[in-house]
Amino acid sequence: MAFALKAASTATAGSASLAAVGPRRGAAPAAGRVSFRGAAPAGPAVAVRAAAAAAAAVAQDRRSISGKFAELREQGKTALIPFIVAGDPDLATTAKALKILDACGSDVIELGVPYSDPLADGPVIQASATRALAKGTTFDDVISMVKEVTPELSCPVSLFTYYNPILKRGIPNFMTIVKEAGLRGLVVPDVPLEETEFLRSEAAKNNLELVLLTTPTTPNERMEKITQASEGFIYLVSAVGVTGTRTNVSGKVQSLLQDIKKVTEKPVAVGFGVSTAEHVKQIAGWGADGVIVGSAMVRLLGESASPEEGLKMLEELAKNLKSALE
Ligand SMILES: O=P(O)(O)OC[C@@H](O)[C@@H](O)c1c[nH]c2ccccc12
Repeated sequence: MAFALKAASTATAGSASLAAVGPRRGAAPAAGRVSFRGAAPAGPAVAVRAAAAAAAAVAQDRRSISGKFAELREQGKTALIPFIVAGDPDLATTAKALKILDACGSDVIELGVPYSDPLADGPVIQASATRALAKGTTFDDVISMVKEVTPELSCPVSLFTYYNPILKRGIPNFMTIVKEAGLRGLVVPDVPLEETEFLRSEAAKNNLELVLLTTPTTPNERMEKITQASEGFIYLVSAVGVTGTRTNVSGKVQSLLQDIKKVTEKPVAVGFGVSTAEHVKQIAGWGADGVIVGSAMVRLLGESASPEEGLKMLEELAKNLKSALE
């Protein structure tokens, strides 16, 4: 059964929720999962201050994700943030897709690491990850490709991965690898808020911004904690459930944006179900700082008759959505 995206805060012992589905402290490792005994003990105040200083330095860097949002805010523009899965249909095509999306004016790109257990993904992205893995795409292959491509891009790229691949490599080591590949951010949809402190401080040491997600059913108190902890931008998930294009964007997004903007100045980008020029115009009109488009892009790339056809369709969609945000 596709994993339903639920409010992070309603997770209770035994219930799975997107942002709390990561291993609980002391939880026995589920088959294939690396058990995680909880974040490192809270560092001394000086470590917290150092992480905050590092995060502030990143925000000043115009090539960072926050730097990009600062630039767009000055221009009164909304960010276009495509998501694609690395290795589908193949890594060479992913490299070309990154360059095309950058050239079409994408402001940030989310690059997904194909994963065998994509709990929060709908059928399009699940099928894409399956194809990429069937081709033998490994995390190391993705990193090697990214290292080649990022120097040629003008927009920052954020790696999108589930939590287990990070735990398998060890958080500090993982962050070093990601930084050395020229990536600027990280989105980890299934890391529980309670385990993000160590992740965030290690990310900050590597000039990486850790983006957190809030959902339509996340109570205000928890949403406020998520907005305080999130860096780069805040990912507002527009709909409960899994990723996948929807006919309409929920009108609730407008009030959710207002609620978030009451408690933070940080940029908010909306994702889930977004696929048309009308959708992005509507979301931008509600005051979002960015729109994230995944499944619609992934489907074009992975399900077209050939990689060349997929790249052509991807370019058309990206240009269409970008012009809708101009
Ligand atoms: O596919 P959609 O409906 O356009 O939604 C964006 C989504 O693909 C991307 O941000 C994403 C891919 N996998 C995820 C898992 C959880 C949250 C978000 C995601």
